[in-house]
Parts: sequence; structure tokens; C-alpha cells
Amino acid sequence: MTLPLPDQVSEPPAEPAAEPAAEPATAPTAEPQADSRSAAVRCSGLEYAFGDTKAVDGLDLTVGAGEVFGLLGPNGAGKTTAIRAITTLLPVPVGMIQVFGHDTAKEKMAVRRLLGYVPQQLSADGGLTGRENVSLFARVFDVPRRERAARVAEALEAVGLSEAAERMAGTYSGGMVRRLELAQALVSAPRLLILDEPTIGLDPIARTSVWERISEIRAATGMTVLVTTHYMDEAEQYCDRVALMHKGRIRALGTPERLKADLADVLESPTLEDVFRHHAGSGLQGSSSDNADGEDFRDVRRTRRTATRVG
Ligand SMILES: Nc1ncnc2c1ncn2[C@@H]1O[C@H](COP(=O)(O)OP(=O)(O)OP(=O)(O)O)[C@@H](O)[C@H]1O
Repeated sequence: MTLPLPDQVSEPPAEPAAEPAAEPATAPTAEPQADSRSAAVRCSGLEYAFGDTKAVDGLDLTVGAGEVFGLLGPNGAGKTTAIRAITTLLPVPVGMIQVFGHDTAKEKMAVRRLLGYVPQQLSADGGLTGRENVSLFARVFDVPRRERAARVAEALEAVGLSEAAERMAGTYSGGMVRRLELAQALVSAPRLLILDEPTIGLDPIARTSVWERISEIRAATGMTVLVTTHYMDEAEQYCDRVALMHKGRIRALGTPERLKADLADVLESPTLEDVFRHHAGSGLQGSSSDNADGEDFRDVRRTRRTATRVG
């Protein structure tokens, strides 16, 4: 893989020394927090409400640089709202968020330059080829003109779409669409890649393929990956640490192994689903591989629209 390292592309900002991150009040494990001086994301006391609905209710979270960090929770837990605040797409009325030391409220553009974001909603254009879709993002994210063609080719290669690059994205399978969106987010060589439900609506093989690409890219570039999912099995397999979110708050935080080990004297061979049930009082709906095979671009669009609406 020849993707540029994030630090080779844009000068990284100096990271100010920061106060130690606050532990979530409800986190029951003694899992060490990421060193805040090398934190990719620090949220403290974050709150966000839509009218009377408190989507995020006092979120404290630190994501260490270079981690694959999973934000887990059922529909409506507040994951997307938290993610959108971190990406600067939503203002932060209460609390504070820093991305590599930059305050999202005061340094919006500096934060955006460090981010790659793959939203839940479809962001690829079915009427453009794969290469054109990624090129569009390269222009939007101001990748220097002389580097653009090579960077687009590298991003497509990194997600295994070189051979399909000249095909219309509308002919892609669901897994290919998701990998194309990954390439769009990667073309600006972000230091922090944020993925909102990257495998929703995909069959098990496509899910594995998306995760393998994410793991390879992280290994090749060292970029931080913050991912939301309600698939516990994926989180367990691919995330270094996870936070279990429920009703706008973090209920448990740590490595999947540690969270399960902490429950071992209460339950025999606990799963991450058991951990969630223990801390949230209920299980996650639809956390198994329950999607039909063979989805295409239109199916993905429908699934994600439904997922967003149900939100
Ligand atoms: N634009 C909006 N207007 C009103 N309420 C909203 C809006 N967006 C989210 N909410 C509500 O805020 C709460 C948190 O939603 P959010 O989408 O952040 O959860 P989530 O954990 O990401 O769930 P999902 O996986 O379904 O996206 C829910 O009760 C949701 O209905």
C-alpha cells in the first residue's frame, strides 16, 4: 500500500499539552485512558439536544492517536450526534471537543483539515465513475493539483477498487460503494478517519472486506480511526478500545477483552453484548449479521435512509 502518511501531506499542528482527560463518571472499568497529550479526540461534558430530546448527555471521551476506537450503542444512543459534533458539523452548545488539540468551536477549519468523514448517508454519486467520485473529493479537500491523480489512484488502490475505477458507481455492490466512500475520505490523507456505521446494510463478506481495508490503512498510515457501530462482533474483532453508549452517555469503556474480563465473576464467558446489557440494562437490537446478501447501490441507499429515519 502506498497511501501517504497523514503527516507527510500536511504539516501537523503543534499539540498543546493538555490536562488529563476526565474519566467518564459511569465508566466501571479501570482501563487506562489514552494519554491526552497524544489524544486524537477529547470530549468533555458534551451535551446536545434536539428540542426536548437529549441526544448527548454529558459525554466524556478520549480517543488516543493511532487507535481504532469503537463507539457502540443501539439506534438512538447518540453516536451520530456525537460524531457530527466532533466533525464540526454540529455546534457544541455545552462542553468541549478537541481534535489533536484544536478546539472544534474555535478552530473549525483546522479541525476539518485533519478529518476524513464517512457519514451514514450515501455520499457517492451513482452517475459518476469510481475515479470521478474520488477526484471530486480531492478537489473539494484541496489536494494540490499536481498530486491529485496519484493520490486518487492510491486511495482507490488502498480500498481495492483500481480495476473498477472506470465503472459508474451506480453499478457497484453495497460493499464496493462503502469502500469507494472510504477512498473519498482517504484522499485528503486525514489524521483522523471517522466512520459512521461503515458496514450497515452490508452482507458478512462485504463487512469483512471493509474492515480489512480499514485495518490495512491504519497499519500503513498510523491514522486514528473512530468508528460507530451497533455490531458488537465487529467491534470486538477490530477495535482496540470501545465505548458503550446508551441514552447519550458512555456506560462502559475499555478494551473488549478487559470489559468482558470485568464481568467474568458475574457471568460465565461473557460477550460484549452481555457487557452492554449489564451496563445499559438492555441489549442491543440487530447486532448480529442479519443483512441480506447481494445488496447494491440502491439497496445501500435505502437501508441507510431507513436507518437514518428510524434514528
Ligand atoms: N435531526 C434530528 N432532529 C430531532 N431528533 C434527532 C435528530 N437527530 C437525532 N435525533 C434524536 O437524537 C437521539 C440520538 O440520535 P443519534 O442519531 O445521534 O443516535 P445514534 O446512536 O447515532 O443512532 P443511529 O445508529 O440510529 O444513527 C435520538 O433520539 C434521535 O431520534
